[in-house]
Amino acid sequence: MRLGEIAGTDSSAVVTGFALDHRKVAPGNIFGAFRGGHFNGEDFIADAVRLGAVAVIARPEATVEGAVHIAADEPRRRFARLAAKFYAPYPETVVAVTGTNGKTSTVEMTRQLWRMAGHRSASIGTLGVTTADDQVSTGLTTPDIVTFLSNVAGLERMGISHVAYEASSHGLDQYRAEGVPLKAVAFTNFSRDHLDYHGTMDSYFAAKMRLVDEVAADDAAAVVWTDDPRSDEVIGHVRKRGLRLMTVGEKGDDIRLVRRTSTPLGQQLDLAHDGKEYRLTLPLIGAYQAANVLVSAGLVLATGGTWATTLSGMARVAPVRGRLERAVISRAGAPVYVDYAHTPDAIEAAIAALRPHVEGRLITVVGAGGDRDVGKRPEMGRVASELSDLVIVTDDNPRSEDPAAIRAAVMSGAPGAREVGGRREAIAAAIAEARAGDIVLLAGKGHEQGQIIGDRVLPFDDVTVARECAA
Ligand SMILES: CC(=O)N[C@H]1[C@@H](OP(=O)(O)OP(=O)(O)OC[C@H]2O[C@@H](n3ccc(=O)[nH]c3=O)[C@H](O)[C@@H]2O)O[C@H](CO)[C@@H](O)[C@@H]1O[C@H](C)C(=O)N[C@@H](C)C(=O)N[C@H](CCC(=O)O)C(=O)O
Ligand SMILES: Nc1ncnc2c1ncn2[C@@H]1O[C@H](COP(=O)(O)OP(=O)(O)OP(=O)(O)O)[C@@H](O)[C@H]1O
Ligand SMILES: N[C@H](CCC[C@H](N)C(=O)O)C(=O)O
Ligand SMILES: [Mg+2]
Repeated sequence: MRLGEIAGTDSSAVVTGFALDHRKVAPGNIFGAFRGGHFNGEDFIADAVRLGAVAVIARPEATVEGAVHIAADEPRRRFARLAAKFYAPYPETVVAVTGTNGKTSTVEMTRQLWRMAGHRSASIGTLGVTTADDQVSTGLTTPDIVTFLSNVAGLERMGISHVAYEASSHGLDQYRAEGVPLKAVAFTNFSRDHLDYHGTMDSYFAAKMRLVDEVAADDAAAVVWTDDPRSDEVIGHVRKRGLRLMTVGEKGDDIRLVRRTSTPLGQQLDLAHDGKEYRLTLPLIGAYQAANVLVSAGLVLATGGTWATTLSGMARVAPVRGRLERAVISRAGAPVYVDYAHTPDAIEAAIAALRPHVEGRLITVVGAGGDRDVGKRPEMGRVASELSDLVIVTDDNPRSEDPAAIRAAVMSGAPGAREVGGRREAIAAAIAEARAGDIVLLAGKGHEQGQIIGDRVLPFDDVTVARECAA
C-alpha cells in the first residue's frame, strides 16, 4: 500500500508496516509516537526516521523531520484507524466484549457456540488467541494495536470467519483494541478494578463505554446484560449511539433468565425467548457462568445464529480454563477449585457459585496483585472473609511491591484471616486444613502460569500446585 492511500496525502512512498516502538521500526514503516506512562514516544521520532520510517503519527506540536508528519490530536486513535486499513481484510464476523469481569469467559464461550454451529471461529483475550486446534498466549489481554490487528487479519487468512475478542478498559482507553469492523459488542458487568489507572469509577466506566460510543460499527448490535447496577446506563449509551439493542438477563427481552436452580454438576436454567419458555441444563456451576453463557448466546443470535442451535450448544459448552476449574479432590475428600477472581465482585461471584455445594466449610485462599489498584485490596479481604469460613491471605504476583505490605492491606479488610506468605505454602495449608464436605477456593490466578516477583516470572500454576499439595 502507498502512503498516499493510507494517509490521504499525495505521497507515493510504499508503506511496509506500522510500528509503535522505535526499536521495531523497519524501512517503510509508519511510526506512532505516543506519550505513555513511562516514555514519551515523541522522544524517539528522530531515531524512527533514521531507521527508515516514512511517516510519523504524532501530535501537531511534535517535531517531525525527514518523514511525513501525520498530525493528530489523539495520535493513538489515528494510528489505530490507519493501521486497520493496512492490515485488512478481517474475518466477516467480529464481535467485542467489555465489562469488569466475564470478558474472557464470554469470548471463549462465544467461540465455542459458533464452532458448534459449524463456523470456523476464534477468541482473543487474556487466554491468548484460541481456535479449535490451538491456543497461543500473548501475555496481555490486548498486547498492542499492531499485534491485535495482525492477529485478527491472520485469523482471516487461516479461514476463520467468526472472532470474539475481549476489549479491556486499558485496551479501549489506549485505542489498542479497535479498527476492525464490529458486527456486535457486549457488556457483561461493572464493578471496582483498575482504579490505579483510571482514577475514578466514572472514568473507568467511560473507558468501557468507548466500545459502544465509538468502536462499534454504526449498524452493530449491542448485547447488554441487564442485571447490573450500571446496565441501564449502558442501555442509554446504546440508544444514544443508535445501535441495535439486545438485552439478556433476568430483565432481558431477548433472552430472559426466568429461574436458575443449582444441581450437583451444574445448573438448570429456565429461559424465555421469543414468547416461549425453554429449559437448559448447563454443565457449569455458578450464577456468573450462567450470565456469561447467556451473553455469549446473545452475541451468537446477534450475528445470525438460530435459537435452536444456540440453545443446544449451550448445553454442551466446555469449562473455561481457570474459571471455577476443579483442580483436584484432596485425600480428605475436599474438592479444590481454582478461579481467576481478582476483584471484590469476582470473589463474591466465585464464592456464591461454590456455596450451594459446600456441606462443611469454605476455605478461601486469596491475595492481590502488586502494581495494581491498591484500594481493592482490603475490599477483596473483606468480601472473602465475610463469605468464607476460613480465609488464608497470601501472594499473587507481587511484581515490584513488597509482598508483606500487599498481604497486610488484604488482611486489614479480613479480620480473623490467617496470613501465609508464599503461595505454595498457603495452598498446602488450605488443603491440609480441609476435611470431607469442605471446599477450597484458590482465587486470583486462574489459568496463569507464573508468579511475578520483581522482574522475574517464576513458573507457578495453581492447578498443578494444588495437585502436588493434595498428593
Ligand atoms: C499501563 C499500560 O496499560 N501500559 C501499556 C501501554 O504502554 P505505554 O503506552 O504507557 O508505554 P510506555 O512504555 O510509556 O511508552 C510510550 C511509547 O513509547 C514507545 N517507546 C518506548 C520506549 C522506547 O525505547 N521506544 C519507544 O518507541 C512505546 O512503544 C510506546 O508507544 O501500551 C503498551 C503497548 O501498546 C502496553 O504493553 C502497556 O501495557 C503494560 C505492559 C501493562 O502491564 N498493561 C496492563 C495493565 C494491561 O493493559 N492489562 C489489560 C488487562 C486488564 C484486564 O483485563 O483486567 C490488557 O488489556 O492486557
Ligand atoms: N459475569 C460475571 N459476574 C461476576 N463475576 C464474574 C463474571 N464472570 C466472571 N467473573 C469472575 O471474574 C473472574 C474472571 O473471569 P474472566 O476471566 O472471564 O473475566 P475478565 O473480564 O476477562 O477478566 P480480566 O479483566 O482479568 O481479563 C472469574 O474467575 C470469576 O471469578
Ligand atoms: N488483567 C488483570 C489480571 C490480574 C490477575 C491477578 N493474578 C493479578 O496479578 O493481580 C490485571 O492485569 O490487573
Ligand atoms: Mg480477561
